[in-house]
Amino acid sequence: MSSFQIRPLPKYLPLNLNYPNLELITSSTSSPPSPPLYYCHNFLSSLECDALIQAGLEGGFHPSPVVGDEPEVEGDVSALRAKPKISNARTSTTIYLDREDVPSIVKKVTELTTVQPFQCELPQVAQYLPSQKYDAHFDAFDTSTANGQAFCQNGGQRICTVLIYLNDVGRGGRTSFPHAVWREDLTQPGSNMLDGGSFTRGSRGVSVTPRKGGAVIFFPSHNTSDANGNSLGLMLDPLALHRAEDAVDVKYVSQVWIRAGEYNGVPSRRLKTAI
Ligand SMILES: O=C(O)CCC(=O)C(=O)O
Ligand SMILES: [Fe+2]
Repeated sequence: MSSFQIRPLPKYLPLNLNYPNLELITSSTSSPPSPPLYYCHNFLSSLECDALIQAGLEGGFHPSPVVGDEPEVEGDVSALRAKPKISNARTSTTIYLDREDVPSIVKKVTELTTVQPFQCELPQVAQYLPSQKYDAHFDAFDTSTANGQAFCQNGGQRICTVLIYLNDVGRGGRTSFPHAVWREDLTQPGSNMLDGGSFTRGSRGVSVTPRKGGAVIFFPSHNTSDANGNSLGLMLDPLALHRAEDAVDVKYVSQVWIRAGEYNGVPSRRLKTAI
């Protein structure tokens, strides 16, 4: 058994704000509030991106699962096994890597997010061929359902997503966050920090164009309290809703979902040489 204690979080998982090229891109003063979105320009090197794509292509991608929304079993949650499902809401294909096979990437993710490596789900590489997409979803589990509670049994709630773009995507495939509000004091595009990213902003809503090596970091759940200030724990944040728009050009991403506790998973492929 691990002796890892889940540390009490402030509202959101605190990031390492000194991490190079990390920038908050959403407003912290808007009303109604924006979910916080961070962007890290050049988070992975071009070589790391190419190696991840190559690992996926050599290993063979499989349909990407979703975490089911509906409770499948009423009653005893401990008897329930979390069952990822294939859904036409998510039509990309995915490969799951072992954390030990991508040490430099796990190191970057843990340095940026201040978590332990075992809190990271298995790093994925996902491929979107033309017209493939991931419809609007939250990443976090709805812990009011038996299914959501079952997913939390291995690793707890998802507290942060690090979504890394592995190639430049000219057309389609943007990641859009309909509730996000752009930070007014950032010029867009063009500030030094952001010149590797490309963003579209509406009065409400931010879309990120995939740029090779760039990463978007956001918080699918946060610590929540009731009206009396009593903690309700890590609840899915509805404002973190997002989707991958239909790909037009082929798109590759690597997602690392971060848990509140220790996650154990089985990779779909081991690499002969670590990336
Ligand atoms: O590919 C994207 O742009 C978004 C992917 C995503 O939201 C996810 O994998 O959870
Ligand atoms: Fe997502």
